[in-house]
Amino acid sequence: MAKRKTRTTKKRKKTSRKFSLALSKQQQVILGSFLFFFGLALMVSFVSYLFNWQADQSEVGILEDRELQTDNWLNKFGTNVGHLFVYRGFGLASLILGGLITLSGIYLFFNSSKQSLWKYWFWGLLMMLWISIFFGFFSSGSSLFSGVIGYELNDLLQDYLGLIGTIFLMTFLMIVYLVIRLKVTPDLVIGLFKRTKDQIVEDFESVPPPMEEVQHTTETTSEPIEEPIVQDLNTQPETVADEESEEELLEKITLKKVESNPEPIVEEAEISLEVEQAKEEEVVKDASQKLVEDFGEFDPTLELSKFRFPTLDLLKNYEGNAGITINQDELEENKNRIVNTLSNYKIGIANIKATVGPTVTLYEIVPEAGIRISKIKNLEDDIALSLSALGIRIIAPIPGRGTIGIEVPNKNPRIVSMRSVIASPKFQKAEMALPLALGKTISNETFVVDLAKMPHLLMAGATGQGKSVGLNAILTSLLYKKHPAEVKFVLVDPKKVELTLFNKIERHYLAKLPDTEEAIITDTRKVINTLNSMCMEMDARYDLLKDAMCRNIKEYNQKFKARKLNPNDGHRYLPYIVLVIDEFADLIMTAGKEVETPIARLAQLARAIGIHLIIATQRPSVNVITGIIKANFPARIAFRVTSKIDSRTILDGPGADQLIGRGDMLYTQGNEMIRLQCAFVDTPEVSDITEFIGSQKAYPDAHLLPEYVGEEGGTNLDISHEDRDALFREAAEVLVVAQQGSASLLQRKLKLGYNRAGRLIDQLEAAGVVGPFEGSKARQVLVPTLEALNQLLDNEHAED
Ligand SMILES: Nc1ncnc2c1ncn2[C@@H]1O[C@H](COP(=O)(O)OP(=O)(O)OP(=O)(O)O)[C@@H](O)[C@H]1O
Repeated sequence: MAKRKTRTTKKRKKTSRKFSLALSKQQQVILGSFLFFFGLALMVSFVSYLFNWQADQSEVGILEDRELQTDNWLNKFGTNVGHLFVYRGFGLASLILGGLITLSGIYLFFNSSKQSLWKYWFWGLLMMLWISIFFGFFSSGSSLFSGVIGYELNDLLQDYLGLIGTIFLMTFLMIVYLVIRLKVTPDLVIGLFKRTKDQIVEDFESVPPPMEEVQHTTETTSEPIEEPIVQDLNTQPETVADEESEEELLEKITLKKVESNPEPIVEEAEISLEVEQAKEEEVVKDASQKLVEDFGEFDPTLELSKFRFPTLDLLKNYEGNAGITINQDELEENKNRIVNTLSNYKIGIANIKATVGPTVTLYEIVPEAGIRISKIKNLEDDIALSLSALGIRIIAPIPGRGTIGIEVPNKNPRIVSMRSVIASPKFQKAEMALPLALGKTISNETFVVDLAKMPHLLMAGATGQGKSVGLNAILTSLLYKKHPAEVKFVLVDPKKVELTLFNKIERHYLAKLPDTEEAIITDTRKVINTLNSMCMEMDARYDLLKDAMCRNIKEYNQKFKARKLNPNDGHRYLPYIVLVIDEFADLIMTAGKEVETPIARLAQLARAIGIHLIIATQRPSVNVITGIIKANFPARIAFRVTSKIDSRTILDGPGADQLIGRGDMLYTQGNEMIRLQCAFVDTPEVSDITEFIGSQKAYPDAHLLPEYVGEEGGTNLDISHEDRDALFREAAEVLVVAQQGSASLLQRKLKLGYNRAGRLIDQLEAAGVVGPFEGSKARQVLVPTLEALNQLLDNEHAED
């Protein structure tokens, strides 16, 4: 049933889309107005023809005589179309045709749903036929009411069905029309009769009483309302006599009202008031239902309905991907070494089992009874030595399995291609808000998680260990699964090179601040503005949710799709927003609290309204990943890091320092730690995917975030000399000597805070000592030597 409904909705959408695609907006307006007036002209002609047809009969068909005037209000046009449609056509029912054409004009003009228009046409034409045949039934020759067609059709019917058969058929058709179109059912008819009966009784009640009784009636109404009802409920209607006294009559009427109401206990005498309330409720309920019936559910993807998701063949199939090649000798050798090493330390093994993954093999051992687990754990380095392999990790015990795991890297690690994870049924069938195909587990299962549930992700790893590839894998997963209307990315890339490829999909998937050229943010100041703007978006979304009485974005969007929220009240379909920050350490170093505060706010509050953060950093030190950030990022991915301390910072435990790099990673979402091999997606593949998407029809602009007007700390080029910092000259000298225009250098050398150093840099830029901001790189120093600097500053004074 539900399926059928969605199918019809889809079909409906298709037809209406086809219609509006065929005509441009202007064409629709012009054609709409033409049809409107043409339909009106027809109707005027037909009405006038009905009055003047006899007088104009001789003028029919004479078009070449310009002098000739007919009595029709639309002159020769009216006479001729009247003759054609009314006389020769459908008679009086031709007016319906004029009405339908006028209506089509109105629909086209206002670009309303074409679906209901088709319905009007279908039923209108049937009605026209029926009416003309109906009139044909009463006319003895061709008449003005039935038209020739109506008369002839009626004649034809009677030839085959006879008079009675024709009456039966016509009545049957009328019933079909009433039932389907007007939804008239026997219950409705009975209800209507009942209501009419009640109405008569009510009218009877409201008839002004004779003069001598007025006094009496006022007395009755001034009595408490409840009283007659209490009496009524005990009164038997049969006891009412023919000659009723006024009081008895009142009793009877009230009793009837109580009976006609389904509610057994009625507190008030005014029943019509209750009926009105019920009606009002129906209207509210119907409004959204009717909208859904007419237009179907709101479809956010409609604007880019032809959008095609990237195809699988854009991704490469890396060699050796066909299946895992298990090297039996290697397995045996490793097993023997593990057993020997352990037996050297007098640890007996009851059982050993190997699971071969893409990069590492997990040997699960069950030690003999009485062996302490910590003893095996302490042998990590010895086992690594005996296996002469890096990256041995001992998991003792494996949670939920009761065994001890030893992960040993394979000699020939296999690349997990993005293609294989995207093509996996697990990802394809994932019904998640933001599915991420991260890679494969040690047992070769595709690992898919929902970013919306994380709800924010922290990634860390030393340089060259696969962070950028990981970010690309995450973004690629979303591109393969989510329509541009459903998700938007805000990309921050201080390195300027990692995410540039995504520029191609700016108008499909990216979000940016108004009045900015590039959607991918590389400038620290812009990052601060964007983060604050996202906080504003978050607040605005919370207001919308509150207004709609929804707890999260999912409920809200469902309500919006069901057309229960009015766009005129500011409601809109809310896409998920994924904020990706590469090189977070760099940001924190340059902007500190200014970045940390909005990020912490977003991380704490944004989960319910569909804003999710992915933060990647090379340096997972505590001053970068502060306590407040860590607390709000329960999901973490660690690629290989260089020290145990770094591993602790990111994972709250060791392990990341024992990984083997090249996409080998640990994923945790609070408790369990899962070792994964990150899916590999190369730059050319990302380029192909973004090219594929970018070449399709896009939105007019990137998704715009709210405008944020921050305190302009950027390049304020007209800073007057008096306003310069006391340390201005000293700062200039430091930069000229070092030939490096960086704020952090000033911070260190002059022992300043970030803000003051930033202000100094701005002043130095205004004075022409350093060049403009260049992202993560230090600014260029424009003055080569100290002498040149002195000259420059002295010249300034001379000018003053
Ligand atoms: N999942 C993977 N599978 C196979 N090889 C990988 C994988 N991830 C990364 N590599 C290899 O490691 C190299 C470096 O990866 P990547 O550029 O992602 O490092 P990174 O951590 O981003 O470094 P940086 O922080 O300096 O940008 C890649 O060029 C690739 O050869």
